[in-house]
Amino acid sequence: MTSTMIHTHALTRHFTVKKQTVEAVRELDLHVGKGELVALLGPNGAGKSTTLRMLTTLLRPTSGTAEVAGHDVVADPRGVRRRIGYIGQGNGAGHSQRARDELVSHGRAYGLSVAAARERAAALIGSLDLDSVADRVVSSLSGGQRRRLDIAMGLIHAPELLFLDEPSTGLDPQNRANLAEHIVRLRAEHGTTMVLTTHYLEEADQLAERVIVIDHGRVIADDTPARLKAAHAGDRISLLFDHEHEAQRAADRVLAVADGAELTRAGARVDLRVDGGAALAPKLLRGLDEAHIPVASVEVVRPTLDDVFLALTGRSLREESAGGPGLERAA
Ligand SMILES: Nc1ncnc2c1ncn2[C@@H]1O[C@H](COP(=O)(O)OP(=O)(O)OP(=O)(O)O)[C@@H](O)[C@H]1O
Repeated sequence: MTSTMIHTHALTRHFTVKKQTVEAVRELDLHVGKGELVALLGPNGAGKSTTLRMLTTLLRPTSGTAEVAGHDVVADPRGVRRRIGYIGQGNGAGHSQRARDELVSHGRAYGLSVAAARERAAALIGSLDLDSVADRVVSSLSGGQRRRLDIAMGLIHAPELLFLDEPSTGLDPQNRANLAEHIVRLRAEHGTTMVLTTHYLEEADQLAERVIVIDHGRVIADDTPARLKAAHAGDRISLLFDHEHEAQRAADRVLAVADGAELTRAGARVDLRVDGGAALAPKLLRGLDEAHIPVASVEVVRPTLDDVFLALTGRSLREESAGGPGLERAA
């Protein structure tokens, strides 16, 4: 029994669009262990969905290999499919059946007996909080309820490995938070290995123990959110003054206190990138007070995964995904 759930080597997928080659995924080496909850994070077009579609056997790799739940995606796609669940971007559930019946027929399609499918459906309806809507037709469910039904469908055959492609796209913040809770709970209760894609920074940060940052079809970082932030982005301290000349004087003083900090000044504002911002801020303020430089406001901001992406690529994920919900900075 291996503890590896996903192992890819140089996994690659090209598309040809109007005689041009699009390198959607380039030589991806991925290793996911049993029980991990991993987020693939990256801007639109980074190659997240293409990666997931190859891992779930929906798309054949151009080259490279991928073994998923012990089966090769090209040599044994049926073996892979039996052991995984996949929740795609679209809504998999039909519309005219009742939610519970939809789940039972889905279980039957995976070879469960009627009794087993009913039992499993009832358990999932309970754990995904769908009791009050289970006997309604699918088309009458809200977006959040539909998404939870999709997840129940993906779990009906108790897969060891669940793939979720943009699970919270189109959901409001409340529903997103509920869904995140369900994902974490399902994982805790069943030990299901989960791989999800997202371009919501907060979702990756809060949900995943491990974030794999993908850009232009390649992995550019792979670690826990905390370690990614510690390695690639420090805290930011912003000091605002009433006058530019105060900011100028403050900049010199600040550097004397915060040795090695990365400092930028724009007008009456001074920004610092430092480690341990919360501990440093009072020292800075004392130093400025001693020098009789009045501070109009001070702010200490912990780094986000966007700062990590910015440090790695020089671009912001927020700008690239602008317009999508859920990108607002947490208050
Ligand atoms: N069927 C296809 N035909 C041609 N090009 C494709 C196809 N599917 C994906 N691509 C291209 O491959 C690249 C990667 O797309 P992919 O959907 O994997 O990105 P993504 O990271 O999932 O983005 P998003 O966050 O928008 O879902 C993009 O340039 C996309 O246009």
